[in-house]
Amino acid sequence: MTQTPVIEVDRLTKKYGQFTAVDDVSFAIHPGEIFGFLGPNGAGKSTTIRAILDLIRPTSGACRVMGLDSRHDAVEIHRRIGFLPSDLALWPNLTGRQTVEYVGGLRGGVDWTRVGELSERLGADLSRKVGEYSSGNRQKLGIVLAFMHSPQAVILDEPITGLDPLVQLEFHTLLREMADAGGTVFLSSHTISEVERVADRVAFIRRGHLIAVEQMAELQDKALRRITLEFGAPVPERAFLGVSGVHEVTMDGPTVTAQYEGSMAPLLSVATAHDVLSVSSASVDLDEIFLEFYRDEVEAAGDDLDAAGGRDGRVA
Ligand SMILES: Nc1ncnc2c1ncn2[C@@H]1O[C@H](COP(=O)(O)OP(=O)(O)OP(=O)(O)O)[C@@H](O)[C@H]1O
Repeated sequence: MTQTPVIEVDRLTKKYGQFTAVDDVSFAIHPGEIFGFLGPNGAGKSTTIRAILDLIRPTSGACRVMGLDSRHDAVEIHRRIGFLPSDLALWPNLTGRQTVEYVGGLRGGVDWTRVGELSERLGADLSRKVGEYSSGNRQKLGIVLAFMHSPQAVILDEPITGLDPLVQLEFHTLLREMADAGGTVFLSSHTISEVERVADRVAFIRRGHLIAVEQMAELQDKALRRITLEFGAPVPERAFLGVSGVHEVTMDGPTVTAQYEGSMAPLLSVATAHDVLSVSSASVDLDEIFLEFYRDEVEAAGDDLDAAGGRDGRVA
């Protein structure tokens, strides 16, 4: 028996006048998954989320959440899920606690034990007025609001904005716990390192088009790795020509660096024919993986590769 997807986007298109913000996008997210939705600014991530939540009407296509139609069953969908928008609007004169009471009251009651547990884990101070909050504190309150009714699914739009690294870590632990318990996380982000850290599967969206949906583990398996070899003396460059899986060999005196994929054995058998002193290898970051996998698409789009996968771990 095939399981009903928790979130299903089916040939979604959203046009604003002549401009197509989301173009024929389809994907399905299953129970227990953390699904990363990665793309540059303006790619169409928030537009897709708004359609899933019936905050905008699609030009064509449909979205479903837990088998419910986004357009017809929006109230029930909002009751069942947790949502953290990228542009969280709060009431500046209410304290965090009053905000929780108000939003919880609309949903039907507040589980204060859960709220206390979430606030403590994130270090959220609910006693102060929201208008006095730092941006990180506002985000923490947004997370409490999204998780406080223990929903089966959460939709999170750029959730770690403004959070310090330790809080990010705790938040990602919370997501993993939720997925391990069978819950579902839809995580929209333009931060590659965040998606790499937590997602089980990742969809890459660019200019309204879904470019790829990949299992994170497979993506990392396919990743290129970088190797550095130190020799007792410089080695002729031709020694590494045509070695299976080896790319981008650079020589600096007796130091050779290269990228390789698959087994390291062919490279090592060449290296050991010379006076090799040390070998070190490291995985290439996900941003480089994306550049390798999507080089064709990015080049076809006429973009600068650095702009598509900046060193700061963001896609521009
Ligand atoms: N109401 C609107 N009217 C016209 N264009 C819009 C509207 N809302 C969004 N767009 C455009 O649609 C495109 C997709 O926007 P969207 O907010 O979905 O991007 P995003 O991937 O969430 O980006 P970001 O990471 O910057 O939030 C952008 O080019 C944006 O300018």
